[in-house]
Amino acid sequence: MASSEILVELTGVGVERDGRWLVRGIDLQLRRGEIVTLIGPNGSGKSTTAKTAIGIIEPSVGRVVRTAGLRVGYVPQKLAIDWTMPLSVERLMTLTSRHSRQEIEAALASVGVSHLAQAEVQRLSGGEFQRALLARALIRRPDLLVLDEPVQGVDVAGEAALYDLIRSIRDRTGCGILLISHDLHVVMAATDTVICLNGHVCCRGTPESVASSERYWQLFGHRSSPALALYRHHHDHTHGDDGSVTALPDAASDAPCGCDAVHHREHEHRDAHGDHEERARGHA
Ligand SMILES: Nc1ncnc2c1ncn2[C@@H]1O[C@H](COP(=O)(O)OP(=O)(O)OP(=O)(O)O)[C@@H](O)[C@H]1O
Repeated sequence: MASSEILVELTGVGVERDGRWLVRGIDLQLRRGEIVTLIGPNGSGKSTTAKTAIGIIEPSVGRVVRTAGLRVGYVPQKLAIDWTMPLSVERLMTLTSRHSRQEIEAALASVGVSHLAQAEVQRLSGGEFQRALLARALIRRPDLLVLDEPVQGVDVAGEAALYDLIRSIRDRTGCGILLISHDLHVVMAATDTVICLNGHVCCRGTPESVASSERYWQLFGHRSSPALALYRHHHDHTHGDDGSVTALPDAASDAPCGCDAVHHREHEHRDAHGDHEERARGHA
């Protein structure tokens, strides 16, 4: 991974609007073939950071460097579409750019919704809709795929299938993927690197190291109630092939933050050795 091309790099990025810093001090690198997930509570600056990374928003301070000729496939959180007009999936694919029938068919097939080409977008299930949006982003054959809340409106079983699909897109195409979520489930499913935001970077690292860091707990864990179950994951070591046990470093960095964020799941993870448990409990 370390030798892969850097697709986009943010250094000391801040975005100020109306005298308020939406995000500040953001450092982020995303490489080809890497999946980076931005997590954080509502309003913590995830979308702002992603939009700045792909050039939709100009930073007020700091530097954004994108590799020359970078092709971006972006699935925003909300689409500016007139939902009162009937719209087929096929037409959705060509709303903003022209594509041949073969390209459309290939893109829909790659996300498993070939059969929905003529379906009305308004009638799709949450999961089908997200797949159609993915196809629309993939048809551009992006180097970088940016997915803002890709499992919204999708049930738990559908979520797992979508994460698998996202990972397989990365494996198949080699693109880099920037995922945005306030749902920690995404983080454990398909991510190489997690960046935990709350206006600034609270902590970053592998899902395991972030989930075990104190700053992450401050953001997501301690304020949880039984009804809004909390996230628990305690990997403090790894197991080598020879059975050796190695302590994991604490990857937390940057300033701590305290906020009222709670999370809506409990995970317990049981690995091959039976000393961890993961189980999704409850779905908000
Ligand atoms: N153009 C803008 N002008 C002023 N404030 C803005 C603008 N865009 C976003 N904000 C504010 O910036 C903050 C961060 O917004 P952003 O959409 O990046 O958060 P987010 O982490 O993606 O949130 P969510 O999880 O709710 O989607 C919010 O308080 C939002 O209201």
